[in-house]
Amino acid sequence: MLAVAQNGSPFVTDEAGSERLWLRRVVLTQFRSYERAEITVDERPVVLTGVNGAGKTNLLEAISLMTPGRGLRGGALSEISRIVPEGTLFAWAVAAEVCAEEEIREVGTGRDPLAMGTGGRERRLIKIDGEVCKSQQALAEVLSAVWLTPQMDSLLRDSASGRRRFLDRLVLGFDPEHAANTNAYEHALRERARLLKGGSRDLTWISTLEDRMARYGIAVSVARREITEKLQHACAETHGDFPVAGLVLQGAVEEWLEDKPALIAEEELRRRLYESRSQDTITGGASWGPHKSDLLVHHLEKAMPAGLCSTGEQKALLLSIVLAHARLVMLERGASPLLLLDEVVAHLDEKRRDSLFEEILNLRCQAWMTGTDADVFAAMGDKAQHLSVKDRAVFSTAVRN
Ligand SMILES: Nc1ncnc2c1ncn2[C@@H]1O[C@H](COP(=O)(O)OP(=O)(O)OP(=O)(O)O)[C@@H](O)[C@H]1O
Repeated sequence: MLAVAQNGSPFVTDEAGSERLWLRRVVLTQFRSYERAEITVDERPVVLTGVNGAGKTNLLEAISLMTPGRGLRGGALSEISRIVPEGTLFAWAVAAEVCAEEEIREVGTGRDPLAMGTGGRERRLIKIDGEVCKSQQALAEVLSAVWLTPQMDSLLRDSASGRRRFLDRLVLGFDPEHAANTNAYEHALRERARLLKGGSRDLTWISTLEDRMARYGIAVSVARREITEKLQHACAETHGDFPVAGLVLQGAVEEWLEDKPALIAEEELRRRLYESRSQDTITGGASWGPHKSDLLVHHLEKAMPAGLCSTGEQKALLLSIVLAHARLVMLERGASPLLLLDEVVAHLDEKRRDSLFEEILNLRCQAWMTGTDADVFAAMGDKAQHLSVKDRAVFSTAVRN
């Protein structure tokens, strides 16, 4: 079991003052295309290559589920269970050994078999060091991971909700409580909307929900604002061949927080929610709150909104933000998060690809990268471990230099 350092961080510092957070072993059971797969790796970056449909993204998804939330595909728990011709018969599970220097923690998660097929709500079970955990927040205290997938290619030009989710994942790298705060806020928002829509006269309960929305909502905004500001500074220090991203969190709540203390902003949100009950009854949702905010991203050098940049430039901007975040987490918490980079290299020209590899090696982070062409990763040589995914199994491959 891992010793917790004095500052509350789960990371342990070695004599040289450097730290690493990495997975040593990952076991998948009845997980999407895998009946069972076991991967043992060391702390170096991991390259997974294989043909389309081999199961590379499934592996990254399994790792992403070791953190709070619904993983990098955001799918339902039931859809993850391996589909066999007879139907979906099994509960899926993922287990991993998480290392921070000499310390190892055992993390496991999966679909609760007792809640399967009962018509009730699907449940996810979480175990850390053999103990069942009640909330997903416990995962954030052990492991931090950030991902980029091909589905996120349009993140910078699509709706604000994807960018908020992306920002929330970045905040989690610093503040494990953020997951609980966003969940509590969204839960209160949904419940209030349901009561208003149903014409409920339970005004006390509606007020209680608005009070929760105000408290958790402001906590969410404060954390998002703080990390956006820090990230903005970290982005200015962008290394290598990546563009510098400009970041601004925009929304009414953020404007209040600009010149008001959090308690006053909380009061303001509570009042606005109360006053917008009639309107929210008609429109659904809530007219005010951090779910209305947006993370605006600019390509600073081109002075252009990211949404208007080319596909490759948008990808480079996202990578630049993710790498700045990893540098910041390393500085503040002592070790970089895991980076799960699904097919990101394919979009990069050779210079940017080399910059990415260099940055990953400098960060000493365990980046998990996928691709169909092993040669693209040859430049990493034996500084990375190269695995091939084939026939629903994972094999070591010879290092190509
Ligand atoms: N619940 C499930 N049960 C069984 N198989 C599944 C399930 N969900 C997805 N699959 C299958 O898993 C396979 C591997 O998918 P995955 O996305 O990991 O491939 P990949 O190696 O990343 O491919 P690509 O290079 O095309 O992105 C797909 O053929 C898909 O149909």
